[in-house]
Amino acid sequence: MSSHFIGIDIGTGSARAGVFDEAGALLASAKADIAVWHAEDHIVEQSSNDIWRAVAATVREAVTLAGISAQSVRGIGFDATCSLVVLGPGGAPLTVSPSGNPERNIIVWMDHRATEQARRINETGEDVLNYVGGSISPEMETPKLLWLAENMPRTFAAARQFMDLADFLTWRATGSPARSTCTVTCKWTYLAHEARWDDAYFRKVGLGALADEKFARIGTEIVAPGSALSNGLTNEAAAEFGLLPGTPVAAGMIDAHAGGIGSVGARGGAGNVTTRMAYVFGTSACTMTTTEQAAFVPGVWGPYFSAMVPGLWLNEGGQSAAGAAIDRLVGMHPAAVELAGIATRSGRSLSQWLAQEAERHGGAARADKVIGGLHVVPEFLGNRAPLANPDARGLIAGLDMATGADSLVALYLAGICGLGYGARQILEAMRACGINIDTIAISGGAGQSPLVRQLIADTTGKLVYAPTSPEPVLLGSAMLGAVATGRHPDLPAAMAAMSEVGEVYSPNSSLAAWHDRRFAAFERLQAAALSVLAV
Ligand SMILES: Nc1ncnc2c1ncn2[C@@H]1O[C@H](COP(=O)(O)OP(=O)(O)O)[C@@H](O)[C@H]1O
Ligand SMILES: O=C(CO)[C@H](O)[C@H](O)COP(=O)(O)O
Repeated sequence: MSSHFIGIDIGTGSARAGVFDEAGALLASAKADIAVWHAEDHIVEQSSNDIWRAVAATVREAVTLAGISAQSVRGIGFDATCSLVVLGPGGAPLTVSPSGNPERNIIVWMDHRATEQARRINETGEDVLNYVGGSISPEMETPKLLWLAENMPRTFAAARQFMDLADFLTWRATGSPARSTCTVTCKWTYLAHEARWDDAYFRKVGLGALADEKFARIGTEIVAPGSALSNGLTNEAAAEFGLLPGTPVAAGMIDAHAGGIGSVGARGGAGNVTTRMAYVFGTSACTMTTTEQAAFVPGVWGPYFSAMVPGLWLNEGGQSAAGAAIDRLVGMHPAAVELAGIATRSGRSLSQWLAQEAERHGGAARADKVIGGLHVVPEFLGNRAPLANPDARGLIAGLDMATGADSLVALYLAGICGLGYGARQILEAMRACGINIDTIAISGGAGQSPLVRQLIADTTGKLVYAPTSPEPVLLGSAMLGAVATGRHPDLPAAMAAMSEVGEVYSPNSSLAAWHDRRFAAFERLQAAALSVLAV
């Protein structure tokens, strides 16, 4: 009987499941929306029960669509955004919400309520901060835990477990409380290269209670992504998924890291995991680079040991709002409502429709003609890297009186270019620290667009590889399942066997000088936006 692997991905807005064969070919996938609550003060919350329901529904649907038997599913992998899940007695959800709604027990990664806590933590100058790019982000979990301890002390005291979303999902699937090296190293300050939590850090920042308990509520069993957990699917989870109890389940990963696994080690093309940068372009953007020796790049998260490719160090940059920034940008335009209606009627989002319109105008090759003098610094949710400034804000320069569809296409293109220049700034910060990247392996929802791929090549001046898989993030998770079941001895073997380089996008040399000038303008505008923040 043939073998199949299921990858499950929880993004900011949806849960998705994909069924893959041993060669990494996608047989079927399914998607379900998940609830997100936004409130004042940069609060963004979700519900772990709601997400679990969506996961079960998508797995069932994907398996049905693939037309496979439950017996043929040999392994399951999970990836998720790095949101903080809080569980009370018996694993029941415990509210994290000033609203008091008991279902709202997840502080979503993009929630910036803990910006003040992050600032105070950074002032301590503790050694562990060297392993998060020199500066902790309010998107990470220890500032969020401190926010809970200070603002919702009853929740903090009553919580039995604080988990990254991917670890919550594997716990719910198997009953195993193990945490993945990926989640705790990247977001919780676990020092994987020394296999320990830093007691002094937790005491210094005001989270001594966690150290007193010997870290029992944030993870004492920490295992490599892809490790088989417990006895596989519990009876209850198996019934919910329509699969067999005992089906192997792998320790999971953060979603961006699954995208990295699903794209950066693809066979074919030039280079290898240390010369390719994964660019996961979805709601946010994540840049993932790996090195053999630890590289300390100011403002780029890490270095994290074994957090993505086993045995190698990871540096992670990106932008907090990427697809979300484009949605915000184009949504402000006078023609947005009318054109979004047209887009919806043709089964597309406004961004997808604008990408198609831009292609009709000549695509990336005519970006100079269409964009003209319009510039966008799309930092609506701060600068994740390399400035590591959560207070940074967006800026548009060069607006005129035009209100029609063409001016919205121009704004869209300028926004994507702005994200590309942000990626280029990260590449330059890494180059200054000795990390030389020659190729970008692209994935994520926005990374599926050929126009976006070409614009990323043009704005960064790098070759862009698109994997053959239509769903590299889901594939990365399925690879974890394939490793857990022993089908592949480790992740590098799974990457080589299950993924392949597809289309290659070369930078357009005739626009290189134009993009160089615009990149310089981007940096000037970014600095100007920062300089007026406090006025
Ligand atoms: N052609 C496109 N241009 C710009 N943004 C796009 C395009 N296609 C999709 N997106 C954006 O990508 C994001 C969804 O990416 P996806 O990877 O599916 O989600 P998530 O990051 O939440 O897992 C949305 O913000 C969507 O608007
Ligand atoms: O910080 C992260 C990765 O390290 C988040 O999980 C990620 O940025 C959110 O992902 P998405 O854009 O897919 O919703």
